[in-house]
Amino acid sequence: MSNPYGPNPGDYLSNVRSFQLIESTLREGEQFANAFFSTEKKIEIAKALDDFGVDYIELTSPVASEQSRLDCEAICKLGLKAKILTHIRCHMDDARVAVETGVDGVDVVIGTSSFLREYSHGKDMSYITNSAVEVIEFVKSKGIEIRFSSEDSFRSDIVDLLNIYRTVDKIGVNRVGIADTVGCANPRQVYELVKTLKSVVSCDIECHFHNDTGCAIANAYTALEAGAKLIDVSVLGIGERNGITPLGGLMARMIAADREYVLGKYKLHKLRDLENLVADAVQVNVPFNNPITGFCAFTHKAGIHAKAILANPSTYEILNPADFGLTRYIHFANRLTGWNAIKSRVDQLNLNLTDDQCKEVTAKIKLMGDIRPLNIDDVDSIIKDFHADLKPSEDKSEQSEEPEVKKQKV
Ligand SMILES: CC(=O)SCCNC(=O)CCNC(=O)[C@H](O)C(C)(C)COP(=O)(O)OP(=O)(O)OC[C@H]1O[C@@H](n2cnc3c(N)ncnc32)[C@H](O)[C@@H]1OP(=O)(O)O
Ligand SMILES: O=C(O)CCC(=O)C(=O)O
Ligand SMILES: [Zn+2]
Repeated sequence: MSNPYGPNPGDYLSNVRSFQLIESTLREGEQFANAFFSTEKKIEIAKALDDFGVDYIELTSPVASEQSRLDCEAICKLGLKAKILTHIRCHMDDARVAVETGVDGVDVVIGTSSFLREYSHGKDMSYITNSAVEVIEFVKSKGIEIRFSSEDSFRSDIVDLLNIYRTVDKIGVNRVGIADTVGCANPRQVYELVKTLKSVVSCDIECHFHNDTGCAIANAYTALEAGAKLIDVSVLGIGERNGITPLGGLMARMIAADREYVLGKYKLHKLRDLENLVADAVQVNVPFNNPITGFCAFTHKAGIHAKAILANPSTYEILNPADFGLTRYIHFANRLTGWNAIKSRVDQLNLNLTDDQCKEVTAKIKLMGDIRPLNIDDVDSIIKDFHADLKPSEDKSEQSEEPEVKKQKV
């Protein structure tokens, strides 16, 4: 049966089943307000990303600082499976430094929107195009991969964009990138732009989405549906302002679409450690509502949910926690609980209560839950007291099918 959450089989543009990741924790992520990565920390993160299985690791520009250049060289020497990229301005001064670092590829970017042309670098489209051609040909001449990206693509003139992408495609750029630098794009706009670009270039398309308006994961998925091949991510989404498409969130979206592909390619059981590593490094907590690893991502609370989850987890879970080395949890210590959840706790406590007795004790738990927040100990005490107070004739264990055995034990 085809997966209803995967790509439509007739969607011939889609790369949902063949996408790649450009992991930018060590570039975009370094632009996160709290980030300072020592060389040792960068190496630890790069190794963890490589072990997770990302396709590319993007590093801060080597012209940002002398230590950034040295770190770039050090990471290139690690011999990782992932290809190492560095990210530079569209300028020969940057390109000359980048190609000497030992990287496998260079990501070049320049703003094409009127905002950035006027207030950032001050160059017009013909100057930008000439610089792009010069930088691309130079990097290619060194036998290194080269990607050209327009910054602020969604606020750029579509004719300008298509013209420059067509030009760089013709001279053999490896990839072109679209960047939603200010997080303004919505999925329909993403679909339209990627699909249009796909009809103009023959090279791969990479996409970069900021999350200012909360669309970064949805935009990434839609870009893949429209034919983009590569998505920029960072661990926990860290980056400028509130960041970009998060690695874990995108994994959640993609595993729902194509479990086999994602499980075959990425070590998802390493995600939690990877996120904790980066969270510690930049001194934040993993958000409570983080996809997959948020503390309650697989916790079920309301009685209606708990009953169905106990019968079949697919009732209220689109993701299987076991795929990420995690477990689900039924939160029964609260007034929204139901007798099915409490019966499951009774069983865990190895007590025997009839269904009616479970319903009775559930009512007591709810009464207490109306007065104050409960914890597991509270509920266990209510259950145990209830059980202890049963008259022998009411105690289900006294009426069990094996009275002989019980008598012998006594
Ligand atoms: C959207 C993004 O995230 S793009 C990536 C952002 N990454 C970074 O900025 C990396 C860290 N940056 C740095 O270390 C510094 O900004 C440097 C080393 C790159 C440049 O530093 P400075 O020379 O002091 O310039 P400053 O940062 O003040 O201004 C940016 C300069 O780059 C130019 N510029 C900006 N974008 C581009 C571009 N894509 N291509 C070419 N030149 C550009 C600007 O015109 C400006 O040059 P100017 O000083 O001649 O006016
Ligand atoms: O190089 C790119 O494609 C993206 C650069 C960037 O970080 C952005 O535009 O937000
Ligand atoms: Zn960015």
